[in-house]
Amino acid sequence: MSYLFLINPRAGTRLGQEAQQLAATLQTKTVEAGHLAECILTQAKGHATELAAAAVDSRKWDCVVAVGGDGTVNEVASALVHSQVPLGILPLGSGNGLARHLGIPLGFTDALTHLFSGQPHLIDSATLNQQPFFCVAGLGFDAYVGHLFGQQLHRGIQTYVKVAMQAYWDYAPKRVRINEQTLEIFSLSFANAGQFGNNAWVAPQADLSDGKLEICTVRPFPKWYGTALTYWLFTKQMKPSTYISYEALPGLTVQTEQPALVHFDGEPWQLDTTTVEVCVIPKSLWVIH
Ligand SMILES: Nc1ncnc2c1ncn2[C@@H]1O[C@H](COP(=O)(O)OP(=O)(O)OP(=O)(O)O)[C@@H](O)[C@H]1O
Repeated sequence: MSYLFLINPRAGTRLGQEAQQLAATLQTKTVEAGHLAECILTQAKGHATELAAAAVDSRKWDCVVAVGGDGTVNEVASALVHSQVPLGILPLGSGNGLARHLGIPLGFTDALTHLFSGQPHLIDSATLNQQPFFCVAGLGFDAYVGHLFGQQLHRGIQTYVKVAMQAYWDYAPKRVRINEQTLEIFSLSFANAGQFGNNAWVAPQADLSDGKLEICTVRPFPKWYGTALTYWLFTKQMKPSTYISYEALPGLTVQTEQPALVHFDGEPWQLDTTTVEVCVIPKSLWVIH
């Protein structure tokens, strides 16, 4: 097999200066396992998409591996959708939602062994206003937290929890229109995979190859309910209740009052339109796991 590893030196909390060393180790271990390897450190946001697109065109690689978190997976996978080249994941990011959903081990050595012994599987991908996503996209509280998290110097779960707790106290619910109905939302998540990352399972029942997104609506709730919600989220017990509802759909159109702040796979994005359109693309990406 020939593997192209695209390494995001900005992913996670530890990669940084270790990225060069990691590339050298990856090269050695892949060759030792009897495969061909090339490792490239990405230079800027979006670079991994360009490199992965060139890899598809070159027909030189049997697998393109995203080395980083869900943002890196998003960049690489965006170029692999509808191609025959499978995505590999070495989950060295902060949240690693797609890898966790797929059961890919988080340790470097175990993840690499898993990659070499894994098989390609076809999964669904999805788009939010034409922007591809693979794990979870959404608007409301999650997007607000993603936006604040993106402004932090340090990443990782501790920073995420700190930012989410601060955001919780000053966040105001949003009003949206869905199918001619107006409703107030705390958050609206479009789950292709089941979790945001860090084992925060917003839609435990999500199936990556059912041709549907789990639409999770959380309506505004009393402050005390937040503790229960957090507990259910991290113990994989989110289910329909007074303030939570689910619907499995191939797509959905949402109208917002103002152009919404959204996130796709945890990456924040300020829309310039009041229409949010999500759509699943069934069985459109090969992933090795
Ligand atoms: N060379 C680079 N320089 C700066 N930013 C980059 C570079 N390569 C990728 N990025 C961006 O870095 C951000 C963080 O990457 P990523 O999401 O993989 O890590 P993470 O946030 O630690 O993990 P997770 O998303 O799983 O929580 C993404 O927005 C990605 O697009």
